[in-house]
Amino acid sequence: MLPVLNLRTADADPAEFRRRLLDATHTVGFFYLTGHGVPQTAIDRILRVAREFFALPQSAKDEISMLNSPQFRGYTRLGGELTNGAVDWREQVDLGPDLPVIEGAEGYWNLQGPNQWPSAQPEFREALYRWDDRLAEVGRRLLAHWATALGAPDDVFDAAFRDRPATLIKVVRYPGSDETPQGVGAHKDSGVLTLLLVEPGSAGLQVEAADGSWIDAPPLDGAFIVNIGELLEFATDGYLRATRHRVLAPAPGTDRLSIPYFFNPSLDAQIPTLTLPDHLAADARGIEDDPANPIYGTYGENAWKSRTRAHPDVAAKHHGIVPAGDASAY
Ligand SMILES: O=C(O)CCC(=O)C(=O)O
Ligand SMILES: [Fe+2]
Repeated sequence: MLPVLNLRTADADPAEFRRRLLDATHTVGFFYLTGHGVPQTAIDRILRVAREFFALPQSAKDEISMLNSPQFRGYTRLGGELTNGAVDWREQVDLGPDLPVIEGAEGYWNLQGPNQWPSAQPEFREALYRWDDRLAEVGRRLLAHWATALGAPDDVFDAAFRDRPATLIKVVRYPGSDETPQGVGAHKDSGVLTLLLVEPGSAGLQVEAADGSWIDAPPLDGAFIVNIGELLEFATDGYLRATRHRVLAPAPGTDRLSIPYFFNPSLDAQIPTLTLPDHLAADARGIEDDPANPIYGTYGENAWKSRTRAHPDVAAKHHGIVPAGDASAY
């Protein structure tokens, strides 16, 4: 079982919380977070709103198809996303900060723009904005603890998040299937940290252990599943581990609902590389050197890599590009 950390305990004993935080994210790279302050009523609401969205007629979902969006926002039908070049068996909505399109944008600046909102479900927009506010607060608190635990000032990451942070939220449903085992293929998340909400009873998430075996990570009621992304691996020269994970398609007759929240800095933010204290530096493994999945220190570069690979139809239609490699998701 993954470690369980209670954020409330950080008030009384921050040193112990930080010790456990470092340990969890140096070793397995994943943990359950309780005591995060997000009320159960908010969790229940966002899961209900997600369920109601997926229950809409296909035409109401396709109204906000990602194919309409050069910024990779909106709804992707079953089978419309790839990881490692293979189809992911999930439908999902991708959301980010609602900002104006940059005319004549190059590369990753094409990720800035508006969301698409379903006209059939006005509550979706309001509920997602509210969720963003609440989870950004949890993300900020965790990052300050990581910073201190890593021997840096507690605000070392703040500048990267100050101006237009490029948060990504996904609302995802994996229908049961006996045809394909890939709900989402094995990948590292491309940002800083991920707060994953999973509907109780939804199985399927697996986390890669250091020896290459896969550990089941079932949901824990009221807890977020937290993992770090490639940018924290980058910032710590591999002391913290962006762990590969995947979702197996649920059994026929069941489904899985999840809402991953990717707490990411501004597109052009260069994530600071920390000078670790000697005892931590001695255990830094370096940044994983995978020619199929280069890890960039600028969030936008990393995001552009993963968005164009996961949605080659959008990349081709709006940007005329063919992704260079097929590894990784986002
Ligand atoms: O749906 C899940 O539980 C995890 C999904 C995931 O890893 C991702 O979208 O990056
Ligand atoms: Fe992921």
